[in-house]
Formats: sequence, structure tokens, C-alpha cells
Amino acid sequence: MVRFASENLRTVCGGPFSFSVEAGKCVALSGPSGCGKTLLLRALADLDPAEGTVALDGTDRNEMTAPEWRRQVGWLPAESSWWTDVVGDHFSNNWKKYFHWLEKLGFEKDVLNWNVERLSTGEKQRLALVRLLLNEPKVLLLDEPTAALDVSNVWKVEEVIGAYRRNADAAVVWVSHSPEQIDRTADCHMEFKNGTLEETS
Ligand SMILES: Nc1ncnc2c1ncn2[C@@H]1O[C@H](COP(=O)(O)OP(=O)(O)OP(=O)(O)O)[C@@H](O)[C@H]1O
Repeated sequence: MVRFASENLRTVCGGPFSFSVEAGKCVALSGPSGCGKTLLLRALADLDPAEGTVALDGTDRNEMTAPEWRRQVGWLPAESSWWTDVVGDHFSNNWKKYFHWLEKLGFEKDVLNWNVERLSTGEKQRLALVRLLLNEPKVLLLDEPTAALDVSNVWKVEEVIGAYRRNADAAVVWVSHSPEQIDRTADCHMEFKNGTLEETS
């Protein structure tokens, strides 16, 4: 089943971008710095205006409210935003159901009481991932989700995303600069070339 598809999408930086991701599959996107990867993810998440169409399970983005689209099409930015002082304030009430993800990523329950100011870049990155998964999105748009992490944490994050993908049958679009990571995680690899996307495998 095609879970997520874009057709002739154009951002300020390029296009047309046409690709689809089946339920439970992962498409990796790569390309040089500044080629427009983040802008494409933001357009897919309906955060920036863009020409063209994007559909989730056959339903066009314009047929849903923006909050509903963004809940189901979850965007993990390269740099996460935190809007209150305490970590736990950012987590939805179902955090207990998914506490094992926090544990898997090296945290104890106490992390919910931590002040956001003390978080390292890598801690923010891992916590922002769990925060996103708590919304149970059908699509994950991941912008370099392991960029700030050591090897051991890279593998843990890959495992959590892989487990979520399988369990939720989620479609994943994963921006990565690492060919090894793309080999480990993706079913298909698309590269930015001349302002658009070319499939490499
Ligand atoms: N709102 C905007 N209007 C016009 N140009 C923009 C806008 N936002 C970003 N850009 C430019 O578009 C280009 C692509 O930016 P983008 O953040 O998508 O790159 P990227 O491929 O994600 O890069 P990196 O790998 O460094 O994160 C950059 O040159 C950037 O300066």
C-alpha cells in the first residue's frame, strides 16, 4: 500500500519532486549541504507553501486540517524546538505506553523532570524523537536524526525508528549524509541532483 506520495512538488529551492513510500518502508534522501533537503521535508510536512500534491493513504494534504496532517505526518527537524522549561511538559500523556523507548535511548523516568536548558544536543535529538513517536504518526520525516550522536546512540536510534516503522507500518523519509546508515536503514535511496531527485538503488 502506498502510504505517502508526493507528485510534482516544488519548493523555493527546486523540484519537481515525485516519489512514494509504501507502508513500513524507508526512503533515504541525500545530497550536498544546501541542496534543499530540509526545504523538501518542510514542504511535505505542510510547514512551507509548495506547489504540487502530497497525499497520505490516498488523501490529499488539502483535504485535512493542518494540525491533523502534521500529527500524522511527523517531522523531526535537525534542531528541535522546546517551548517550556521542563522536559516532561513536551510529552503527551501516553508516554508510559512508550517508556521503553526512553529507556532504550538511555534515559530514566527522571528525565521528564529535567530542565530543558541542561540538555545536550544529542539528548535533545533523542528526546525529540520520542516526543514525535508519542503522536503515533503514520509517516516520519527525519532530518538527520543521528547527526549529533556517538556510534552507540546512532545504533539505538536506528533500532527505535526501525521498531516503530515495523510496528506502526509507518512510512519513513530519512535524510542522511551517511552511506553506511542508508545501507542499514533504507529500502530505497534517492539523491538530489540538478534540483530534483534521482533514485540510486
Ligand atoms: N525560506 C527560504 N527562502 C529561500 N531560500 C531558502 C529558504 N530557506 C532556505 N533557503 C535556502 O535554500 C537552500 C536549501 O536549504 P536547506 O536547509 O533545505 O538545505 P539542506 O539540503 O537541508 O542542507 P544541510 O544538509 O546543510 O542541512 C539553502 O541555500 C538555503 O539558504
